[in-house]
Amino acid sequence: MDETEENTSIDSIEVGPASPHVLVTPRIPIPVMMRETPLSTKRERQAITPRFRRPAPRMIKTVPQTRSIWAVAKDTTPRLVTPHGPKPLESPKYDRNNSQTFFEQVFQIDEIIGRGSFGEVFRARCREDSQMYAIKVSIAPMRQHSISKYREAESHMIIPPHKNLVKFYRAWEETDHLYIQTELCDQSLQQYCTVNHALPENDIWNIFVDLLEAVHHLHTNDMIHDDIKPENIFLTKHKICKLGDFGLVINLKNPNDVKSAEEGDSKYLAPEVLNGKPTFASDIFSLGVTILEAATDLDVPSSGDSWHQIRNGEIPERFFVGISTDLRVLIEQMIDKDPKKRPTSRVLRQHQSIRKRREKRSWFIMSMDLIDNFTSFMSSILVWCMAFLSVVFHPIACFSEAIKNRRSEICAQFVNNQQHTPIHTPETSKAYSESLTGVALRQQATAPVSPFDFSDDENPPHSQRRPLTAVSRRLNFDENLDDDDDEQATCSSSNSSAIESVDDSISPKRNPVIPVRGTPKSARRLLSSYRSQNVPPHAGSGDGFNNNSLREKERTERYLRMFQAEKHLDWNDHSNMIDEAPPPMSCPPRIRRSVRDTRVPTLNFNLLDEPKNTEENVSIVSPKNSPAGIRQRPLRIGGKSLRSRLMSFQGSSGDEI
Ligand SMILES: Nc1ncnc2c1ncn2[C@@H]1O[C@H](COP(=O)(O)OP(=O)(O)OP(=O)(O)O)[C@@H](O)[C@H]1O
Ligand SMILES: [Mg+2]
Repeated sequence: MDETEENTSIDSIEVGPASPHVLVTPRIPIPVMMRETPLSTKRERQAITPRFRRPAPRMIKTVPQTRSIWAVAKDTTPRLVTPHGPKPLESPKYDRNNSQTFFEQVFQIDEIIGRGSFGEVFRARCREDSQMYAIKVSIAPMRQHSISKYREAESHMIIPPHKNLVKFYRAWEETDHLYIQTELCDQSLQQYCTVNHALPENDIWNIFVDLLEAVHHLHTNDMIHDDIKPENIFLTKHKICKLGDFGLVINLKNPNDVKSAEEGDSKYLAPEVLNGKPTFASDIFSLGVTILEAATDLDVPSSGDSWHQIRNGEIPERFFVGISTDLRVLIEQMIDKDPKKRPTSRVLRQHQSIRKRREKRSWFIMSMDLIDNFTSFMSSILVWCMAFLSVVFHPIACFSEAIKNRRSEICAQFVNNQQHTPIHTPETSKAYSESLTGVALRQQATAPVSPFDFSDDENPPHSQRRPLTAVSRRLNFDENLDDDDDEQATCSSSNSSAIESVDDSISPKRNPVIPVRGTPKSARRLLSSYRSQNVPPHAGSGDGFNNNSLREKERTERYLRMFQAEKHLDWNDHSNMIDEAPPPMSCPPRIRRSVRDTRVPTLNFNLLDEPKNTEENVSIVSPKNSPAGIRQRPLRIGGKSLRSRLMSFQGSSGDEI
């Protein structure tokens, strides 16, 4: 039959011939577009619904409660919830005089991980043991004399711990809010199913077995969960399922609980609960719908025809494609409309498909627990070992550090006592030579201090350096100085300009200071500052030419004196050490010039092999003979290269030649 026709026949009232006088207004058929949507999977729903929808605004109370206005001196101290009534809550991390709450003081709050109708759930690290926990905080302030105010906390405390129930640690009340500290899980089953949709059958069986164990544990302890649904089922990092949220748990031994029993989520609600009280069977129904949703990715309706359709067992065949008969039969039995026909948790546990998996699962959970415990035990041992090692080695480290410091102090003293060769710059050279001749001492009083410090890493720090005597002169930053005889034009610092420091009295033809391009900025600045001080060109040089000639003479003498001393020096006898600083330059110009002009004998390695052949082996080369010229003639003796012979003779690399 056509769908429209069927609808028309259902919605219109047939007026029979037996009552022709009764006037009944015929009902208008419901258009197709307004009819209840058929059952669909969550994936299909997601495809047709917009992804981002603005959430409904939360209700905000604009008027404070009358009770809170008149409340006088409310007790705001935190109180631990125990089965025997509230007790003061203590913690080494909690300070009563601090204005922050117990939760803020004792926990390091990470983020909100979930929100429910009862409260917000935070992930937080406890400062007492550095472990992560889930802390559920009630949103609305609790009514002082409400019977069910501690219901969830009390349920947690009454139910004996089980591996498939969320572990409870403690609950406390502070400023009319209830805080419940539980084990932190990875995610809820709802979150897991939303991401993965229809799960593989093996995973479904594992979830089923875990939840059945949890429900059986509750039922054997005369407890009804009353709110079994994917949002209240949590997965650990090993994908072990744990049942949580005991907000609606009914303790059958407590008449108050039975009296105040509430309905759970309508999506998972057994039909008989609409007109009655929750039972064990209603828990089995909710578990059946949860497993059905996880296995088929069914978008479970909360009301309407499709809600009844599920309760009537009219689930389209397409949802069970790829699901084993065993699983399907069990699901269908669990969501039977008649609660008496539903299997109990005990019967379900004895089902062959579940029995064989139960044992495997409990081994898996046990092994994972063992691994977790072992890992945390090892990590705590590691921490203790580290602490022990740090206690043992800290004094040793301090001692060695002290020795190191002492050694460097001694070295620093030794270095301070040493005479340092000034850096070979024109400035320092002149200053050094002047210090030897005593000219600088006389200049010191009148002349400004040389602003240049061409220090580099090889030289001691400025404070330790022998003070450069005040040298006042005109500075020339001309980089094009070409007088290689004049050693003062050579600057040791690579980034500094050559400084013309030759006294005007020696080379009067030299130009006064002209800064050229390429002069460092800092140098130019200093130059201008010198200019502004109006330093006269000869300021400080006093003796002029006479001094220079004296210096030159002195240096030459000194160089020769040291040369002689070195010749007769016994290097092993330290008393013979020359107690005299070397001249600042390697060689005074006069000696250097004389050396350049002479003919210096150079080594001919043929001597090593053929000492008799003196004519060939000793050759005198003039300084103009380039070394390249010598190398152009390959020396071969007896078919073997000189290089290889020398290498074998010297026992070293041929590069040393
Ligand atoms: N122990 C936990 N580990 C990880 N996440 C959790 C934990 N407890 C709660 N959550 C998260 O917080 C959400 C709400 O928690 P819970 O169901 O306990 O609050 P509720 O207010 O009682 O919710 P409702 O009454 O609506 O079911 C859960 O869906 C879950 O995402
Ligand atoms: Mg919940």
